Order: sequence, then structure tokens, then C-alpha cells
Amino acid sequence: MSFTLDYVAAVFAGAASWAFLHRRTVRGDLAFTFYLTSTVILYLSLRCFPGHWQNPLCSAAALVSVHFLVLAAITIIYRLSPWHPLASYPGPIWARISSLWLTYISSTGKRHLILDRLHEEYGPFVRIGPNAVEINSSSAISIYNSFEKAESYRYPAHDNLTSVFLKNDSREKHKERRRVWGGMLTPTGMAELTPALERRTWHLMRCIERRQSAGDGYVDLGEAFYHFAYDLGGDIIFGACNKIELMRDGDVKGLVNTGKFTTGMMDTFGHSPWLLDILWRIPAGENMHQLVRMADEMTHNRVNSDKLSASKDLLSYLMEGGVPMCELERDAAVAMLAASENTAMTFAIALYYLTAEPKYYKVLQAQLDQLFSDALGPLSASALATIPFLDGVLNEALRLGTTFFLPRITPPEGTEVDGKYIPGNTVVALAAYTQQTSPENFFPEPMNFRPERWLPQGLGPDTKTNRSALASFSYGQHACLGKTLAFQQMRYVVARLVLAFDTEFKPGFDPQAFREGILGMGTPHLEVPLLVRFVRRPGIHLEHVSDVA
Ligand code: HEM
Repeated sequence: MSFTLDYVAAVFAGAASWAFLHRRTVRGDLAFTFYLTSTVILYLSLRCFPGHWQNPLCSAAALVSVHFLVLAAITIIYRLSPWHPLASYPGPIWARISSLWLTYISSTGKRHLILDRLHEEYGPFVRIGPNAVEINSSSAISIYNSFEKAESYRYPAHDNLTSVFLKNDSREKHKERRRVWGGMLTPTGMAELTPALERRTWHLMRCIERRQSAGDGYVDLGEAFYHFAYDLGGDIIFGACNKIELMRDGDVKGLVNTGKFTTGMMDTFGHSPWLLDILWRIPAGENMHQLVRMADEMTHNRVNSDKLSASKDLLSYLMEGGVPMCELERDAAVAMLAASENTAMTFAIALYYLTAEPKYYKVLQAQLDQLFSDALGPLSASALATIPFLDGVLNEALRLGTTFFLPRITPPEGTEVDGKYIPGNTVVALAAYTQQTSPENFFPEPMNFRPERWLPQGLGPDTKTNRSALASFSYGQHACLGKTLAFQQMRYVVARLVLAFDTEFKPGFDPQAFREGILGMGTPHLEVPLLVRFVRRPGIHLEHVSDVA
């Protein structure tokens, strides 16, 4: 009799736990520890009644499992029920049941394509998680003005340190941190970074040639751009103390893969934050810790060094702004990723499209030749900013290459988008990729690379170019702080390369497969290596250019 009662008690405890937890965020690592500890405590308790329980260990595990299964079953029933606040939103059943569905589709890198198809099937509002809605409407841009970031941006250590990119509980602290970062991104701050950009771009040109001659005549351009962007990012963040020299030494410590792994993990498992909490504490999450350790070490070197550059680096601004050491380390790690990955991949995607469509390469080359008579002479940022076609190339690379998913959380009172009420504490996101490729925003040929669509005359009288639908730098209070710097870098590097070289793909390279292999993993990831040959244009001599730091 008491045997049955114990199971009945476990069922009631599961139901009571649901009533207590269903409006709360549960930390995965704590939940895991709870179940483990409960099993041990139960086992020890059952052993005190010898004879009553045949096998105390199995019985303890069974009671805890009953608690968990009841909790899970009620959770699922509630999520599928008409009483759930998002019951009226259509979406696939698996999405309604568990956030693991969104986690799974994110892990494929094709989340943007899967969600795009769901909008075709279900309309502009799709329930993509038990508590998440994606909106395919330009009105949804308004959610970025004031809503906070979703839990997926929470640093899994849960240490409540303030950091510029991650989820902060204090809006004021985040605002203040943006202000401190902003010092580097003023015109004066950016001018101080220009010598590093110029020097690193010369290294890049020599690095490309060196790797071509050391191999089969072609370079893995995605890899070369990653190495360039990390080297330059290191200069920007750590100044003269920067030890990152991937173009010269290769990526011995696996920095690029560590960075890609970290952004990929956050972008995938962030949708099930409880799972990220667990992964953070087990060996599978080791690469994330490795990035943190690298950033910590470089930050310590920088803070304790007396070998400082004449110009300021990011850490100068943060130290002057009174940012404490533990938060300097966190922001340095964020900056290493923010300053490198997206920029590197946008270079790669821009060069891919220019090589795939040589007529655009020629147009850009002609315009640059006209403005800069000496292909190896100075390229001022102000002159480069006057070439709309160059910006058209970059905007198209961003439009087709960045497929971000940027979740926010609605305030407790909820919100309205296009007249539809969305309940409070719902995760909401703009369908960025669908908007960026929608004929309502970009017409004609929304799926094709057409830089002219960004010029005043566009692609003819029916052209539609809805600039605000380009979500590549996000919007509002968490929008990219480095957008102007990124454009300055992208214009400079693309212009230098196009002025000095012609390009061609390696024979057998499949442009279509490359394009289909641009994955969305927080930043673009390239499934297919971009294999290209750079051929010097007549009159270009680079022998005098230094190719080492
Ligand atoms: C093509 C290059 C780049 C792209 C496409 C890009 C894109 C983005 C996006 C989409 C966000 C917002 C994420 C969100 O709302 O969830 C963001 C945030 C941020 N980016 Fe960039 N970024 C680029 C380059 C850079 C560079 C070069 C830097 C600076 C060195 C930078 C610094 C930042 C920072 C600090 C944030 C966090 C802002 C905040 O949360 O308040 N980014 N970036």
C-alpha cells in the first residue's frame, strides 16, 4: 500500500513542480543537479527501510523518473492546449512541444530556409517554439527599439557581469558600456585604427600570394580572410600587445575554429538555454572555455604591459571608462568574435559574388581605377565612401549572406505587431532572411546579387530597395556598434584587392554548391571552401611590400 502511495506522491510532486515552475526560467545545470541529488537522497532514505524495497537504487531512480515524466507530460499537454497564451499562433507541432526543435534546426545551419518555408505555409506569424514567435513583416523591426535580448544571449556562467553583447539585467549598465565602447568608434577613434588596417591589408595581399605559390596555385579565401580579420581584430583590441599572427604563423592554436564553435553553440543551444547551461559545465563545451582563456590571457598581458602603442586600442577606452578586470576579459572575448567573424565572412561572400559575376568585378575595377590612378597608392576612407557601387556590392553580400536570427523578449504587458497581440514574456524575432529576400522589399531578382539595386536608378523603374529591411547590423538599442568601422574595413580591403588583382575560381569549383553551403550559425559559416586564384594586374609590383608583422 505504502509502495503505491510513494508513486502517487511522486506524481503529485511532479504536478506541483509544474505549477511552480511553468512561468519561471529554470537553469539546466541546477535542474540536473537537483535530479541527481534527489536520486541519491532518496536512495539513502529507502535503504533505511530494509525489506520494504527490493532494490533501493532502482526504486529511487524510478520515483525520480516518475516525477520528471509527470512534469514533462503536463508541460507538453499545456503547450499544446488551447490555454497556452500562444495557442492561436500556427506552427509545427514539434515547435509547440519543445524548444529542442528550434535548437535542432539551428544546428543544421539552414534555420533561415526552414523558417522561410514555414512562413510560406503558415503566414507572417509562426510559432517556432513553445514560447517563441517569428514575424515576417517589416513592422516587426519595431521590436528592436526597446525590447530586451532573449535568454539565448545569457552568458552560461550566470555570473551577472556586464558585457556589451550579452544579455544584461541592467539596461543602464548596458547603455553605459555602449558609451564606453563608442569612444573607439568615433571618427577620431577610427582614424587611429587606420594604420593597422592598411598594414594588415598589405600582409593579406602577400599572404594570399604566398599561400597560392606554396599550394596548387589557389588560396582558401575564407580561411585567409578569417586569419586577416583575427590579426586585425587583435591589433584593434590589444594594440601593440597583440600576439595574434595567423596570416604569418597559421592558426596553430585553432583560434578560428574555437571562435566559430563558440558563436555556433550560442546560436544553436541558446534557444534551449537550460541545455547550454549543462554543456557549459561538461567537456563538450570545452572550446567555449578555450576562447575565454585566450581572451583572459591576452587581456592580462595588455593590462600589465608597458609596451603600449601610440594610438589607442579598445582596451584603452574600456580601462579609461573604469571597466573592472573581469568585465574587461569578457568584453575582450566578445570583441574578438564581433570584430572578426562577420567581417571576414562578408569579405569572402563579396569576393565570391564578384568572381562568380565578372561583369560586376569589371565595373567595380573601372570605377576604382578612375578614382585612384595609382593602384597601390593611398586609399582614403572618405574617397572610398563616395563609390555607391562599392557599397552596393557590400550590401548585396550582406543581404544574401547574413541570415541572422535576433531574438528579443516582449515586456510583461505584451505588444502589438500589425494589429496582432503578442503576450508578455514571449520570445519574438524578425524573419530577417525572409525579409532580405522578399520581392516586397527587393525587386526584381530578390535572390540574385545585383549591386545596382542600391544605386539611385536601381534596376529599372519597378525597382524596390527597402533599405531598412536589411537586418545585417540589427536595429535599436542593441544594434551593431561596429557598423561604420566594418564598412570602412570592407571598403578598404575589397578596393585594395580589386585594384591589384583579377580573380578566378579553381577549376571544378561549384559556385552553386558554395552558395548553398553558406550556413547561418550566428555568423555565416562556409561549408564549401572558397578556392580562388588572385592574378596580379599589369604594373602591380608587391615585392617591396612587407608580408610580416
Ligand atoms: C560585417 C560586419 C559585421 C556585421 C554583419 C555585424 C553584425 C552585428 C549584429 C547583427 C549585431 C547585433 C546582434 C543582435 O542584435 O543580437 C552586432 C552587435 C555588435 N557588433 Fe557587430 N557586426 C559586424 C562587425 C562588427 C565590428 C567590426 C565590430 C567592432 C569592433 C562590431 C561590434 C559589435 C558590438 C560591440 C555589438 C554588440 C552591441 C550591443 O549589444 O549593444 N561588429 N553586430
